[in-house]
Amino acid sequence: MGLRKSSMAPTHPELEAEQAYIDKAYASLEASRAAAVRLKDMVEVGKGGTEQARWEREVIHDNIAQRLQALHVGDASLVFGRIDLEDAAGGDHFYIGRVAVADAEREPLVVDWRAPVAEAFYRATPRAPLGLVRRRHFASRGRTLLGIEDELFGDAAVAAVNGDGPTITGHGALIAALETSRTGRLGDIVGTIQAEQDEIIRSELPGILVVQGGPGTGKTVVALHRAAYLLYTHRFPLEGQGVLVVGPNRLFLGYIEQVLPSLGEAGVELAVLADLVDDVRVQGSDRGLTARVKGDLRMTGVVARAVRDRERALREPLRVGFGLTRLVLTVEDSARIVAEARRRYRLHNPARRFVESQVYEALAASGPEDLQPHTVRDRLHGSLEMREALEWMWPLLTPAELLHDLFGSKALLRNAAAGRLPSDVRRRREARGRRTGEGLSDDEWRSLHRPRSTAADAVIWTTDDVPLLDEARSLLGPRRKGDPLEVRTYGHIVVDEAQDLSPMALRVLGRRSLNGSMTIVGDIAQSTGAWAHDDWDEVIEQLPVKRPPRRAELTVGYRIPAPNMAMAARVLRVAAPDLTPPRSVRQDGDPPRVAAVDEPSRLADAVVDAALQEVDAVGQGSVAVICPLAMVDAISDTFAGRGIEHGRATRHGLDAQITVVPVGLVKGLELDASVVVEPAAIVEDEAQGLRALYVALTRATKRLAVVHARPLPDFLRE
Ligand SMILES: Nc1ncnc2c1ncn2[C@@H]1O[C@H](COP(=O)(O)OP(=O)(O)OP(=O)(O)O)[C@@H](O)[C@H]1O
Repeated sequence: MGLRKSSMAPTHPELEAEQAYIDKAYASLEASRAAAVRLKDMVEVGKGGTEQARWEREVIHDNIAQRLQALHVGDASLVFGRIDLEDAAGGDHFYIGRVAVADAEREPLVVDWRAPVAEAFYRATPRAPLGLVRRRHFASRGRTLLGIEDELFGDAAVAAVNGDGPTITGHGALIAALETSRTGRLGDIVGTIQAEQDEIIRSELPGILVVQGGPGTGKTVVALHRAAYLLYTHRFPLEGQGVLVVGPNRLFLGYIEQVLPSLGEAGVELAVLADLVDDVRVQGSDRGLTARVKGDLRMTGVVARAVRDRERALREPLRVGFGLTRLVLTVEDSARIVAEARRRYRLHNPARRFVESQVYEALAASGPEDLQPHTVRDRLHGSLEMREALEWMWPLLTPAELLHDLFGSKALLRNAAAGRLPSDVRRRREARGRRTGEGLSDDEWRSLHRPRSTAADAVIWTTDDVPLLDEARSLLGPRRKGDPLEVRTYGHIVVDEAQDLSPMALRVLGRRSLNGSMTIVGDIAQSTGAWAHDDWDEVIEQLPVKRPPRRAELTVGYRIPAPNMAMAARVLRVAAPDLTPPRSVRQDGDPPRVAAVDEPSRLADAVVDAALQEVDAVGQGSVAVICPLAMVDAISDTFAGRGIEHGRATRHGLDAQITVVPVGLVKGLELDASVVVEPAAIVEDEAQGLRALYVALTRATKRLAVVHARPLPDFLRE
């Protein structure tokens, strides 16, 4: 492995002195908080004064509130280590902690973990000590220092290093952190960030950074710490531009939302894809061919064609009575107007005014010589025949209306299916030697057809529709005056579990990127669903690449003990043979338990038994029962029938001690123990079932049990 260990010394000679320092740091922190509270009281946000004065007070008030929030460390330890620099580097020492603290004389006592000096704390290795002579890790509970772990740098230390693997720093503190029971919420790792992680966290802001890493290598925590670091380092301009973190589902967002309170203060938005489109209700997702087609890049052509199909010349001339005469809009004139509107306008809706004015002009021209278009407009505007003609030629459309009409009509679908890729998409694909395959096949467009609801507003859309609604919005533009012309963009976007996003979904994110600065994290081996990617190139291709993307890999697994990882690795060998499983930091742990049930009708009971055993083993810890979607009800009912309290991930998040989670929702989550139910069914039922099983087997930090009634897949048998 090449992982270097050193143990935490509980009776370190400097324990008392360091405890005194920590106490002093806490006292200063409290003094700063008290000062901030006093200031807040003084700057009371009142009614008096000018508008300007009120506004200024509010700004100051907000700043103080932010500062107070930043100074709130709760139960977490304030200081987690110290670095001593060699004489040549100044000979100073710095304490590294959660927030910066200074004493009454403004002398710094603790340096914020994101500050440049703190980098050496995470990155120094015996081979590259970065000017350090010593690094010290503190193990503490709240304010109490329990132990100190020292690493010395210098010639002697270099000689002791062997192997090529990554060096683990602060091994004792790391293992202590990893062994803490999981609460159903991800915690921060500021005290024990490892060098390969730190490099990603502090990587420069511009451009796209893709992070590949196996389960439990810290992709999610690292991506979130990176967001916190970037906001600290580039507060201007990032705070103004905004930072967006996108996760796969709400369960996952709930799981990560408390990792770093500083992200909340800085206004980082956590979102699932559906949150990025307005005015629609989204629930559930599509499966099979429909899901595949909706995520396909060819849908750009289909949506573009669907919009064009709604821009039509009249089939018959329009004749309208006007006093004693009749005005006429010829078919040719209507065709000319539509062609001209298309030529002049990039977006559909804003062109409607142009079309209207041209129509009135043509009608006026067909009447007496002095007839003015505005006179015609004033008289005819709102009449049924004019409304019908304009609706036919150039209807104002919301994205929901466009897609509702499209999916509800085989004729419209068939037409739109012939849409070619838009030229920019085609060019990009050609440049990469990719297929620019044209329209959809009959089966493909038929898979999109569905019965119409009464009104577009009443439709409940699926997550797979979201990118199509967004695509439509990007072509239609604002429907009403005052609707924003462009979507909200962000100075940095973090995308977690990015390996599952379809090309169309990636376009949604690309559109929201202000300048192409993104952190994309995921694991190709865990890629499931209709758009499981086999390499990151396919993902990058859909993003706004302004400079060569950077790639990083996380190779050390922090979550999964080696014996459990060994079982998961057997699945990986068939699910993604080219990928190597992460190397577990934790070599200890019980081997996974496998329980076979002879009688399928006894399966749910056996699952409940296994879950209870796990609860016994993990004490206060959390247990997930991970099963195929179709078994959730039966298993949940069996728990209820036996009077055992449990939660269902879809309803209660991970708040209960035992939670029943369908395998499709478990990605990204972590618990102390998991019971994986019926691997053969998981493999069969899910798109990319092998990878889904790999995900299921890699959720537990401590214990893993497998319960099955059907034979285990070959690769899992001993
Ligand atoms: N340097 C570290 N110090 C302490 N804990 C760590 C460290 N790195 C990762 N962890 C812990 O390891 C666990 C796995 O991290 P995380 O969930 O971010 O992994 P992941 O790569 O996103 O996993 P998955 O692919 O399964 O989603 C978390 O509990 C995290 O806190």
